Amino acid sequence: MASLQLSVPNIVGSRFKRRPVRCAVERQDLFNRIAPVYDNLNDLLSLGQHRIWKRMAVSWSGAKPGDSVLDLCCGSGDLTFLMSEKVGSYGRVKGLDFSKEQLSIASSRQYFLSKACYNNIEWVEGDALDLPFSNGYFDAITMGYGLRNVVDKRQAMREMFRVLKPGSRVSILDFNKTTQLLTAMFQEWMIDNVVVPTATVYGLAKEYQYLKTSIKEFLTGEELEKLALEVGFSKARHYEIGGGLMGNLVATR
Ligand SMILES: C/C(=C\Cc1cc(O)c2ccccc2c1O)CCC[C@H](C)CCC[C@H](C)CCCC(C)C
Ligand SMILES: C[S@@+](CC[C@H](N)C(=O)[O-])C[C@H]1O[C@@H](n2cnc3c(N)ncnc32)[C@H](O)[C@@H]1O
Repeated sequence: MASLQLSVPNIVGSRFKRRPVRCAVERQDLFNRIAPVYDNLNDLLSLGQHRIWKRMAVSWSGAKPGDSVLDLCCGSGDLTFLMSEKVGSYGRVKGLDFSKEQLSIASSRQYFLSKACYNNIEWVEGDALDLPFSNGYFDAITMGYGLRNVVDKRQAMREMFRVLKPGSRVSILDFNKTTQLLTAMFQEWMIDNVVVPTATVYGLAKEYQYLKTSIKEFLTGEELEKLALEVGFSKARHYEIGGGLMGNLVATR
Protein backbone atom coordinates (compact mmCIF):
# COMPACT_ATOMS: atom_id res chain seq x y z
CA MET A 1 0.00 0.00 0.00
CA ALA A 2 1.49 3.34 -1.05
CA SER A 3 2.47 5.34 2.00
CA LEU A 4 0.12 8.28 2.28
CA GLN A 5 1.40 11.73 3.09
CA LEU A 6 -1.81 13.52 4.00
CA SER A 7 -0.33 16.91 3.26
CA VAL A 8 1.13 15.84 -0.07
CA PRO A 9 -1.09 13.11 -1.57
CA ASN A 10 0.40 10.45 -3.82
CA ILE A 11 -0.61 12.26 -6.95
CA VAL A 12 1.44 12.08 -10.12
CA GLY A 13 2.81 15.56 -10.81
CA SER A 14 0.84 18.20 -12.64
CA ARG A 15 0.62 17.39 -16.32
CA PHE A 16 -0.71 20.68 -17.65
CA LYS A 17 0.66 21.56 -21.07
CA ARG A 18 -1.38 24.75 -21.45
CA ARG A 19 -2.81 27.28 -18.94
CA PRO A 20 -6.56 26.77 -18.30
CA VAL A 21 -8.75 29.71 -19.41
CA ARG A 22 -10.21 32.05 -16.75
CA CYS A 23 -13.60 30.32 -16.65
CA ALA A 24 -11.90 26.98 -16.10
CA VAL A 25 -9.84 28.48 -13.25
CA GLU A 26 -13.07 29.69 -11.63
CA ARG A 27 -14.49 26.15 -11.83
CA GLN A 28 -11.23 24.70 -10.54
CA ASP A 29 -11.50 27.05 -7.55
CA LEU A 30 -15.16 26.10 -7.04
CA PHE A 31 -14.39 22.39 -6.82
CA ASN A 32 -11.43 23.04 -4.57
CA ARG A 33 -13.75 24.99 -2.23
CA ILE A 34 -16.50 22.37 -2.07
CA ALA A 35 -14.12 19.38 -1.77
CA PRO A 36 -14.37 19.04 2.05
CA VAL A 37 -18.19 18.62 2.00
CA TYR A 38 -18.75 17.32 -1.54
CA ASP A 39 -19.21 13.63 -0.76
CA ASN A 40 -21.41 14.15 2.31
CA LEU A 41 -23.67 16.64 0.54
CA ASN A 42 -24.05 14.30 -2.44
CA ASP A 43 -25.16 11.50 -0.10
CA LEU A 44 -27.50 13.78 1.85
CA LEU A 45 -29.05 15.64 -1.08
CA SER A 46 -29.60 12.58 -3.27
CA LEU A 47 -30.54 10.34 -0.32
CA GLY A 48 -27.65 8.13 -1.42
CA GLN A 49 -29.15 7.58 -4.87
CA HIS A 50 -26.06 9.00 -6.64
CA ARG A 51 -24.18 5.83 -5.68
CA ILE A 52 -26.67 3.75 -7.68
CA TRP A 53 -26.36 6.09 -10.68
CA LYS A 54 -22.55 5.83 -10.51
CA ARG A 55 -22.66 2.03 -10.39
CA MET A 56 -24.85 2.11 -13.53
CA ALA A 57 -22.31 4.36 -15.28
CA VAL A 58 -19.45 1.99 -14.45
CA SER A 59 -21.45 -1.00 -15.65
CA TRP A 60 -22.25 0.74 -18.95
CA SER A 61 -18.52 1.47 -19.50
CA GLY A 62 -17.89 -2.20 -20.22
CA ALA A 63 -14.79 -2.22 -17.99
CA LYS A 64 -13.68 -5.80 -17.16
CA PRO A 65 -10.94 -7.51 -15.13
CA GLY A 66 -7.42 -6.68 -16.31
CA ASP A 67 -8.46 -3.58 -18.28
CA SER A 68 -6.66 -0.25 -18.35
CA VAL A 69 -9.31 2.41 -17.66
CA LEU A 70 -9.72 6.14 -17.04
CA ASP A 71 -12.08 7.96 -14.71
CA LEU A 72 -12.14 11.50 -16.10
CA CYS A 73 -12.94 14.42 -13.81
CA CYS A 74 -12.64 11.89 -10.99
CA GLY A 75 -13.08 14.39 -8.15
CA SER A 76 -13.04 12.54 -4.80
CA GLY A 77 -12.86 9.23 -6.62
CA ASP A 78 -16.32 7.64 -6.37
CA LEU A 79 -16.24 6.20 -9.87
CA THR A 80 -12.47 5.61 -9.73
CA PHE A 81 -12.90 3.21 -6.80
CA LEU A 82 -15.78 1.44 -8.57
CA MET A 83 -13.66 1.07 -11.73
CA SER A 84 -10.77 -0.22 -9.57
CA GLU A 85 -13.02 -2.97 -8.18
CA LYS A 86 -14.26 -3.75 -11.70
CA VAL A 87 -10.78 -4.20 -13.29
CA GLY A 88 -9.21 -5.83 -10.22
CA SER A 89 -5.58 -6.01 -9.12
CA TYR A 90 -4.31 -6.90 -12.60
CA GLY A 91 -6.08 -3.90 -14.11
CA ARG A 92 -4.96 -0.27 -14.08
CA VAL A 93 -7.05 2.81 -13.26
CA LYS A 94 -6.17 6.46 -13.77
CA GLY A 95 -8.25 9.06 -11.98
CA LEU A 96 -7.70 12.48 -13.59
CA ASP A 97 -8.85 15.85 -12.26
CA PHE A 98 -7.57 19.42 -12.22
CA SER A 99 -8.63 20.09 -8.61
CA LYS A 100 -5.82 19.49 -6.14
CA GLU A 101 -8.26 19.46 -3.20
CA GLN A 102 -10.55 16.89 -4.81
CA LEU A 103 -7.54 14.67 -5.61
CA SER A 104 -6.29 15.06 -2.07
CA ILE A 105 -9.63 13.76 -0.73
CA ALA A 106 -9.51 10.91 -3.25
CA SER A 107 -5.98 9.95 -2.23
CA SER A 108 -6.90 10.03 1.47
CA ARG A 109 -9.95 7.84 0.82
CA GLN A 110 -7.75 5.36 -1.06
CA TYR A 111 -5.59 5.05 2.04
CA PHE A 112 -8.40 4.76 4.59
CA LEU A 113 -10.64 2.51 2.48
CA SER A 114 -7.53 0.30 2.00
CA LYS A 115 -8.99 -2.34 -0.35
CA ALA A 116 -6.16 -4.40 -1.96
CA CYS A 117 -7.33 -3.63 -5.52
CA TYR A 118 -7.10 0.12 -4.86
CA ASN A 119 -3.33 -0.25 -5.35
CA ASN A 120 -4.19 -0.23 -9.09
CA ILE A 121 -5.20 3.45 -8.95
CA GLU A 122 -2.99 6.34 -10.08
CA TRP A 123 -4.23 9.89 -9.40
CA VAL A 124 -3.32 12.35 -12.15
CA GLU A 125 -3.60 16.14 -11.87
CA GLY A 126 -4.43 17.18 -15.42
CA ASP A 127 -6.86 18.82 -17.85
CA ALA A 128 -9.69 16.85 -19.46
CA LEU A 129 -9.26 19.09 -22.52
CA ASP A 130 -5.62 18.09 -23.02
CA LEU A 131 -5.16 14.55 -21.70
CA PRO A 132 -1.58 13.43 -20.93
CA PHE A 133 -2.19 9.97 -22.44
CA SER A 134 -1.32 8.29 -25.75
CA ASN A 135 -3.84 7.63 -28.53
CA GLY A 136 -5.83 4.41 -28.11
CA TYR A 137 -4.59 3.81 -24.55
CA PHE A 138 -7.76 2.93 -22.56
CA ASP A 139 -10.20 -0.01 -22.65
CA ALA A 140 -12.95 2.09 -21.02
CA ILE A 141 -13.58 5.61 -19.75
CA THR A 142 -16.05 6.94 -17.18
CA MET A 143 -16.88 10.59 -16.63
CA GLY A 144 -19.22 11.29 -13.71
CA TYR A 145 -20.69 14.82 -13.47
CA GLY A 146 -17.72 16.17 -15.38
CA LEU A 147 -18.80 16.95 -18.97
CA ARG A 148 -21.27 19.64 -17.81
CA ASN A 149 -18.39 21.32 -15.94
CA VAL A 150 -15.71 21.49 -18.63
CA VAL A 151 -15.49 24.73 -20.61
CA ASP A 152 -15.25 22.98 -24.00
CA LYS A 153 -17.48 19.88 -24.23
CA ARG A 154 -16.54 19.12 -27.83
CA GLN A 155 -12.81 19.19 -27.02
CA ALA A 156 -13.37 16.90 -24.02
CA MET A 157 -15.32 14.47 -26.23
CA ARG A 158 -12.50 14.61 -28.84
CA GLU A 159 -9.90 13.77 -26.19
CA MET A 160 -11.97 10.82 -24.91
CA PHE A 161 -12.28 9.52 -28.47
CA ARG A 162 -8.52 9.92 -29.00
CA VAL A 163 -7.36 7.99 -25.93
CA LEU A 164 -9.91 5.14 -26.26
CA LYS A 165 -9.06 1.87 -28.00
CA PRO A 166 -11.19 1.12 -31.09
CA GLY A 167 -14.42 -0.70 -30.08
CA SER A 168 -14.19 0.57 -26.50
CA ARG A 169 -16.76 2.66 -24.65
CA VAL A 170 -17.09 5.90 -22.74
CA SER A 171 -19.84 6.20 -20.14
CA ILE A 172 -20.76 9.78 -19.22
CA LEU A 173 -23.09 10.33 -16.23
CA ASP A 174 -24.53 13.75 -15.50
CA PHE A 175 -27.67 15.71 -14.73
CA ASN A 176 -30.23 15.32 -17.49
CA LYS A 177 -31.21 18.50 -19.34
CA THR A 178 -34.71 17.13 -19.64
CA THR A 179 -37.30 18.19 -22.18
CA GLN A 180 -40.09 17.01 -19.81
CA LEU A 181 -41.55 20.16 -18.26
CA LEU A 182 -42.63 18.57 -14.95
CA THR A 183 -39.25 16.87 -14.47
CA ALA A 184 -37.45 20.12 -15.24
CA MET A 185 -39.68 21.96 -12.76
CA PHE A 186 -39.01 19.35 -10.02
CA GLN A 187 -35.25 19.39 -10.70
CA GLU A 188 -35.19 23.20 -10.48
CA TRP A 189 -37.45 23.26 -7.39
CA MET A 190 -35.19 20.76 -5.57
CA ILE A 191 -32.08 22.80 -6.35
CA ASP A 192 -33.71 26.10 -5.32
CA ASN A 193 -35.51 24.83 -2.21
CA VAL A 194 -33.40 21.93 -0.91
CA VAL A 195 -29.91 21.88 -2.43
CA VAL A 196 -28.99 25.59 -2.20
CA PRO A 197 -30.50 26.18 1.28
CA THR A 198 -28.57 23.15 2.55
CA ALA A 199 -25.35 24.32 0.89
CA THR A 200 -25.92 27.77 2.45
CA VAL A 201 -25.39 26.19 5.89
CA TYR A 202 -21.82 25.47 4.76
CA GLY A 203 -21.33 28.90 3.18
CA LEU A 204 -21.50 27.38 -0.30
CA ALA A 205 -24.75 28.85 -1.68
CA LYS A 206 -23.29 30.30 -4.86
CA GLU A 207 -21.27 27.15 -5.55
CA TYR A 208 -24.46 25.06 -5.54
CA GLN A 209 -26.51 27.74 -7.36
CA TYR A 210 -24.04 27.10 -10.21
CA LEU A 211 -25.68 23.68 -10.57
CA LYS A 212 -28.84 25.29 -11.99
CA THR A 213 -27.05 27.46 -14.58
CA SER A 214 -24.75 24.63 -15.61
CA ILE A 215 -27.75 22.35 -16.26
CA LYS A 216 -29.49 25.10 -18.28
CA GLU A 217 -26.31 25.51 -20.38
CA PHE A 218 -25.81 21.74 -20.78
CA LEU A 219 -26.77 19.61 -23.80
CA THR A 220 -29.91 17.48 -24.03
CA GLY A 221 -29.55 13.73 -24.39
CA GLU A 222 -30.19 14.00 -28.12
CA GLU A 223 -27.55 16.75 -28.47
CA LEU A 224 -25.03 14.64 -26.51
CA GLU A 225 -25.61 11.69 -28.86
CA LYS A 226 -25.14 14.01 -31.88
CA LEU A 227 -21.91 15.47 -30.42
CA ALA A 228 -20.45 11.99 -29.81
CA LEU A 229 -21.20 10.89 -33.39
CA GLU A 230 -19.76 14.17 -34.78
CA VAL A 231 -16.38 13.64 -33.07
CA GLY A 232 -16.20 10.12 -34.50
CA PHE A 233 -17.85 7.65 -32.12
CA SER A 234 -19.56 4.88 -34.10
CA LYS A 235 -22.50 4.51 -31.71
CA ALA A 236 -24.02 6.79 -29.06
CA ARG A 237 -27.06 6.31 -26.82
CA HIS A 238 -28.29 8.52 -23.96
CA TYR A 239 -30.26 6.81 -21.17
CA GLU A 240 -32.44 8.78 -18.76
CA ILE A 241 -32.15 7.49 -15.15
CA GLY A 242 -33.29 8.62 -11.71
CA GLY A 243 -36.75 9.43 -13.01
CA GLY A 244 -35.27 11.59 -15.76
CA LEU A 245 -33.31 13.78 -13.33
CA MET A 246 -30.04 12.21 -14.47
CA GLY A 247 -28.75 10.86 -17.75
CA ASN A 248 -25.98 8.59 -18.98
CA LEU A 249 -24.42 8.76 -22.43
CA VAL A 250 -22.79 5.54 -23.66
CA ALA A 251 -20.66 5.96 -26.78
CA THR A 252 -18.58 3.35 -28.61
CA ARG A 253 -15.43 4.27 -30.53
C1 LIG B 1 -23.60 13.35 -7.45
C2 LIG B 1 -24.47 14.47 -7.88
C3 LIG B 1 -23.98 15.68 -8.18
C4 LIG B 1 -22.51 15.95 -8.22
C5 LIG B 1 -22.24 17.43 -8.42
C6 LIG B 1 -22.04 17.89 -9.69
C7 LIG B 1 -21.78 19.23 -9.91
O1 LIG B 1 -21.58 19.67 -11.16
C8 LIG B 1 -21.74 20.16 -8.84
C9 LIG B 1 -21.48 21.51 -9.07
C10 LIG B 1 -21.45 22.39 -8.02
C11 LIG B 1 -21.67 21.95 -6.73
C12 LIG B 1 -21.93 20.60 -6.49
C13 LIG B 1 -21.96 19.71 -7.56
C14 LIG B 1 -22.23 18.33 -7.36
O2 LIG B 1 -22.49 17.86 -6.12
C15 LIG B 1 -25.99 14.28 -7.90
C16 LIG B 1 -26.61 14.18 -6.50
C17 LIG B 1 -26.25 15.35 -5.62
C18 LIG B 1 -26.98 16.66 -5.99
C19 LIG B 1 -26.29 17.85 -5.36
C20 LIG B 1 -28.44 16.59 -5.53
C21 LIG B 1 -29.38 16.84 -6.66
C22 LIG B 1 -30.81 16.68 -6.18
C23 LIG B 1 -31.71 16.28 -7.33
C24 LIG B 1 -31.97 17.46 -8.25
C25 LIG B 1 -33.01 15.74 -6.78
C26 LIG B 1 -32.80 14.38 -6.08
C27 LIG B 1 -34.15 13.78 -5.79
C28 LIG B 1 -34.10 12.43 -5.08
C29 LIG B 1 -33.66 12.61 -3.62
C30 LIG B 1 -33.21 11.42 -5.74
C1 LIG C 1 -19.01 17.38 -9.91
S1 LIG C 1 -17.37 16.83 -9.81
C2 LIG C 1 -17.49 15.12 -10.23
C3 LIG C 1 -16.58 14.26 -9.44
C4 LIG C 1 -16.78 12.75 -9.56
N1 LIG C 1 -16.60 12.32 -10.96
C5 LIG C 1 -18.16 12.33 -9.08
O1 LIG C 1 -18.85 11.71 -9.87
O2 LIG C 1 -18.49 12.65 -7.94
C6 LIG C 1 -16.67 17.51 -11.29
C7 LIG C 1 -15.17 17.38 -11.31
O3 LIG C 1 -14.68 17.77 -12.59
C8 LIG C 1 -13.43 18.42 -12.42
N2 LIG C 1 -13.14 19.18 -13.64
C9 LIG C 1 -13.90 20.15 -14.23
N3 LIG C 1 -13.31 20.58 -15.35
C10 LIG C 1 -12.14 19.86 -15.50
C11 LIG C 1 -11.10 19.83 -16.46
N4 LIG C 1 -11.11 20.65 -17.54
N5 LIG C 1 -10.07 18.96 -16.29
C12 LIG C 1 -10.04 18.13 -15.21
N6 LIG C 1 -11.00 18.11 -14.25
C13 LIG C 1 -12.03 18.96 -14.41
C14 LIG C 1 -13.62 19.25 -11.16
O4 LIG C 1 -12.39 19.62 -10.57
C15 LIG C 1 -14.44 18.28 -10.29
O5 LIG C 1 -13.63 17.51 -9.44
